[in-house]
Amino acid sequence: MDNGYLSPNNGINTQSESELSSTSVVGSTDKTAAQQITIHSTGGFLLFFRQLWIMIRRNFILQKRYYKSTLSQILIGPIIFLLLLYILQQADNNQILKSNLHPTAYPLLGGRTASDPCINLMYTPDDQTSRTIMQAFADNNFKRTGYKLNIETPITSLDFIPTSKLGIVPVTNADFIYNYTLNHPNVTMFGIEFSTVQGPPVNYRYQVWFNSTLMANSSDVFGEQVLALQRGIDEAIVTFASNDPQNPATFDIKLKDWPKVPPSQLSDQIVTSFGAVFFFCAEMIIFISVLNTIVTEKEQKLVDSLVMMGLKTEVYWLSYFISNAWLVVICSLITCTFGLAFQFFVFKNANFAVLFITFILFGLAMVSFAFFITTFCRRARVAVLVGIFIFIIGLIFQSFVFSNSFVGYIWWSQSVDKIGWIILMFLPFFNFGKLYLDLSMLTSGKLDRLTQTVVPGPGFSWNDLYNTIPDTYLPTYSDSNIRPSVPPPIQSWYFLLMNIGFYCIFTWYLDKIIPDEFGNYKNPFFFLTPGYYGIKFKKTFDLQAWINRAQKASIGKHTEEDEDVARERILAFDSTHECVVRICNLSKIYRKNLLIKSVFDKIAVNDLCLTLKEGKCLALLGQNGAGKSTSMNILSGLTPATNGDALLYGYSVRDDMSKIRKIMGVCPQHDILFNDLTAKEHIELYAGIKNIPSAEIAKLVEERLAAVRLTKVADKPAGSYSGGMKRRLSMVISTIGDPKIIFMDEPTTGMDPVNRRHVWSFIEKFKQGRIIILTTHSMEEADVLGDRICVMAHGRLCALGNSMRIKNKFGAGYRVSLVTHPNDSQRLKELVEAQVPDAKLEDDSAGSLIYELPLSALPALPSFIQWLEENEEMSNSEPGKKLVKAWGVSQKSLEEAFLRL
Ligand SMILES: Nc1ncnc2c1ncn2[C@@H]1O[C@H](COP(=O)(O)OP(=O)(O)OP(=O)(O)O)[C@@H](O)[C@H]1O
Repeated sequence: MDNGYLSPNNGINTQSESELSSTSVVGSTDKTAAQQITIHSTGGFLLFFRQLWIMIRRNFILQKRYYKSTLSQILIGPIIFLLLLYILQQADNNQILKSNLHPTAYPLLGGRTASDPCINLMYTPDDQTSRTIMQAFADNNFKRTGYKLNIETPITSLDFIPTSKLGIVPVTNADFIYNYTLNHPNVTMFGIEFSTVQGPPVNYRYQVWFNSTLMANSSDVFGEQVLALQRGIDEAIVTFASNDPQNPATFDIKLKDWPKVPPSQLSDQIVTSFGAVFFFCAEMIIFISVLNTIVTEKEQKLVDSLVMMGLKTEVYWLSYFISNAWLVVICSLITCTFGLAFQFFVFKNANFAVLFITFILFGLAMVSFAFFITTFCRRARVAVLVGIFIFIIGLIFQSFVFSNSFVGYIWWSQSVDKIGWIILMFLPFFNFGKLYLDLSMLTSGKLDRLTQTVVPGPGFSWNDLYNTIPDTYLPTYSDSNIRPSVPPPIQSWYFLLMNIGFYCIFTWYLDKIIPDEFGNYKNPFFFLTPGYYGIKFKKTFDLQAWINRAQKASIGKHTEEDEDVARERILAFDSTHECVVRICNLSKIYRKNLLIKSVFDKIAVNDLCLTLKEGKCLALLGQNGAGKSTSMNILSGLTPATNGDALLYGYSVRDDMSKIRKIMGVCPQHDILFNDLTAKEHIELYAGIKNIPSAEIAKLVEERLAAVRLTKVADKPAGSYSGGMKRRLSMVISTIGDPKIIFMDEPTTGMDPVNRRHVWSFIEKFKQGRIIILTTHSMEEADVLGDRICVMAHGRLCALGNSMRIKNKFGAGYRVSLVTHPNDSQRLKELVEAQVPDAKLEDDSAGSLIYELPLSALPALPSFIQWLEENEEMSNSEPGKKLVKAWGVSQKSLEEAFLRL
């Protein structure tokens, strides 16, 4: 058997069957009842690891080629975020230093402005002097704050409950103030008790009662509240004493703290509170990059191309996981190293392995989370938007929830519904936030304001992973109902590990059951079927049963079919007919509505029936939209058939696509190439996927690229190629692994005539021992390459046969041109019409006659040509000369036949 390795010398280098079995395919031809060839795969595990290795290599090449993006993920991102954190921490520390050495003076504000308590101020005794002083106080207070305090009617009853806000209330004596405030707590804000007030010169003595409960939340009770009140009373007394209420006295008082020796060491307030935000941002670069890369490959159908060439989807995901895992590891290492270099407490005081593993687990969980999201997105733009949305949610968590230990731990309080955190634990950034909070609780130092020293945290050792955080390091919750019972830090590791496992498994599962762009998907219970694990209970393939099933799947009637097409239909259903490709009633309906039939449904392929023998090239012709690409897509497993089935070398496109992929090559209509991989790397990649031995790959690269004249650009990225060059590379890729059946959708589109001829000769040589099915709009190409030509229209076959048969049947027959003397043309016409009565004169000018000979004239053609060759008639107008001076017969072209069809 000739398996057609192309050599630079003669184009074809035959390979023995034993050699071939070491790659992937061994073929008998079509001699068994099912015409099935045996496919040997070189060990499932070996192939798996070979493919994994080749995919990791490809990812690494792309990471190297996009080095700016890679560096920003592992180096620049973390360093920039850590640097920002360092700058912020330094700014905060500088502020602490400055406020210690140079405290700022702040003016004493206002007088009484508070309006909440029901009685702002009580005073006693209720005499003229006190009233005048309090009136001066109220006037001054109004000038300073704009808040009007009225002198109210005196209160005499201890049962009095104010119903509105009262300003300054006179009361009878100090005992009344005492008893009233005791009986009605938090109703009165201040009380003034003037004890000796004598007219000038006098000693002014008074006592201020204040409400420490109401002022408990104020940081500076005396500075802001009592002192301000005292200032107001003093101003009023001086105004009273000067007896000049028109010019009230004003005291401007400022308060200033003593300078202090700054603390010898500063705490890590910023890193403790906001570190999680910055570390989260650093990891998010990898997350967004994964989303973008994978969905872009999906959008450009690169994944479909890899899968069509035999790549296992498990390998695809695993290779991406590994390729990103090393980025995560380096990113985590850099984060830890720079965290130590910047002397952040959380890095200095924690076990290095704990931190390093935490960052790795978080990074891997985010990568897995990104995988999971890609299964729902078909467009890269959508994926990035979803990524940004998740980024914002994560940012909110890290900055508003976990920057404050009080709020951060409240999720584990009894008052929070368990369902809440069960949902949240599926978010990797929630688990990371909690762990970082635990770490910072034990590692951050706290400033003791009294001694101005930093009391370092106890540190976070490996054992601390398993212990709950001691209460002393937790925030104080005054309400015992909300006091959380915080789980040990190790729980966050478990949850991150659970996130990795959960998202990876669901990615694998959803990737299979969610329909792709072409409508391919697996049954949700596919993993319960033995077939998925390659287990097949030995059952001999019953061709006749298969044919019967396919025959029943017809979607229409075929009464007015062309005779050749009808004969082919019968052959397809004849189990004794030997062929390697048997297509039976293959149909594809694109439904407008998935659930119900509608008049808008598009029947792209309608009960296609076809058989092919080995070593043949089938050319599919047809107008745009005739159904050629759809037929190819069904046969190559890209899109599922709605009805019918096809057997390729004995394997059904419905049930055995994974086997067919091992013996199949595809050159799709639109080039599916990695713009940043070179032609050489493309061939190496696909050869690896096809499990071609490494030793043979270099030779293969050299030979195949030479055959399509791409050697000179072998090391240039495919993105820089012209359309024709990309086409040639796609075509070469489809021949890798010496497939038994190759689908080529318009393989020479965009190629110049010279390269097109090279490709033709390559295909011509390559087809030995295989099947090539190609679609084309070039009649010349179909004429040159097609051993069988099928013309499709509206999803149906309307003509079938070799080029000659189609031309004879559908072409307009022959064209005969004759040259004679103008005066002899009438006589020649009579002679021609006598011999070929059906001949139709198309042109008659100055002795030049052109006849169209329709198919009905063919029987008369041989004797007519013989008559022309003998050429015995003499001219009447030119003595001694022949009647027919020159003649020619040409067959009408395939293009004309196609146009007629
Ligand atoms: N995904 C789809 N959804 C709906 N209709 C589709 C889809 N893909 C193809 N079709 C329709 O099916 C018909 C056959 O399309 P197909 O691409 O197979 O034609 P073709 O013969 O390959 O055309 P061309 O020569 O332009 O490539 C067309 O009418 C097309 O509009």
